Amino acid sequence: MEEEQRDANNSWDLIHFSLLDVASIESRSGEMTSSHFAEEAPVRRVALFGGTHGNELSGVFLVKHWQQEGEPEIRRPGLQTKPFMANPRAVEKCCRYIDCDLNRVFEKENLGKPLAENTPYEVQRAQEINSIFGPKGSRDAYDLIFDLHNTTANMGSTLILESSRDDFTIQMCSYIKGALAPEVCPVFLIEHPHLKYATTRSVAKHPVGVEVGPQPHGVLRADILEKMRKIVRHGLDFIRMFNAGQAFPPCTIEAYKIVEKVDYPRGKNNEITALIHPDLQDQDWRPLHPGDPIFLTMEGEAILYEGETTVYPAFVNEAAYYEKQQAFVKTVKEALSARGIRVSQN
Ligand SMILES: CC(=O)N[C@@H](CC(=O)O)C(=O)O
Ligand SMILES: [Zn+2]
Repeated sequence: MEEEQRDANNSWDLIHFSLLDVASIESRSGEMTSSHFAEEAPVRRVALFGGTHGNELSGVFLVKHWQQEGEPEIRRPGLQTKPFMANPRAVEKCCRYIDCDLNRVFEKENLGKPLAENTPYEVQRAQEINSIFGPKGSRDAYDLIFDLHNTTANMGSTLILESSRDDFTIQMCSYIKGALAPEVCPVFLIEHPHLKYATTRSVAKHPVGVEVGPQPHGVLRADILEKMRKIVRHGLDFIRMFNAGQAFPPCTIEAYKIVEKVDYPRGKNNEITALIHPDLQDQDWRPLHPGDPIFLTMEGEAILYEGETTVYPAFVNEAAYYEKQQAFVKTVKEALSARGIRVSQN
């Protein structure tokens, strides 16, 4: 099955090769140099966030490990790498959050709000994080944040991007995907006019989410932790090579872009009246066709997907999303192209 999916990915890349040509021709007239590489500032300050959600234990465990002095695994020449526990109070209690979801409160408005007695703990913490790693949107902000998450869904190693126009992170994802092959590493794009949320990592110039599953919250699995660890190591390698002057030619990757959140069927008192259908369970990133079953009622009746186009579900049966009234998200495949990049010399 994985073999098939890879072949499909390859032919898909070929189809979109013409797109890539167009991108590099267009960019000749822009700010590109004569050899078509956009020059970008070096990426010197990188943070590794764990425990943004206190019960997602791979990131919590890795950050604790890396915080031991002089950890060579995350050290790279010319790079300052800071492991950081984003929500220590939630980590202590092994829960997602104390008052509200930290990974939803990084709107500029929250970050500038005067603190009051009833300010939620996570909003206070967001302001601290913003002052250490931001300010969000400013020149002083950290260059890049890897934010480490786990999901109960069968999403494998997933990278989460917030912008389709960030050449550096698209190039990095392309590198990580190549380094992990033949294992697949889907890229999930949360860019959307109203479904995008204000993440912890968004204080950095280049925000990168790392989402690995399936793993129950509050549980550590060695296989899942190892997948997360590999992504971080390859990501840091990419940054080191970029800073050292390596040029990366234009690239196009396949991404899954969020298009809609789907809630469970609910009754009069808002209670859930159907479960994720067994045919959909664990099928993240697999095509969901019109007419396929998505839910199963207690009477054994299947509820079908009534859309008109094929979509690719993700976060199927994510435990943390029951309270967000979300059974899964629908995504569509999209080509993400980046210009060639190399580090600016001055
Ligand atoms: C299961 C989970 O926590 N997922 C993350 C996804 C992300 O970091 O964008 C969240 O909802 O914040
Ligand atoms: Zn999380």
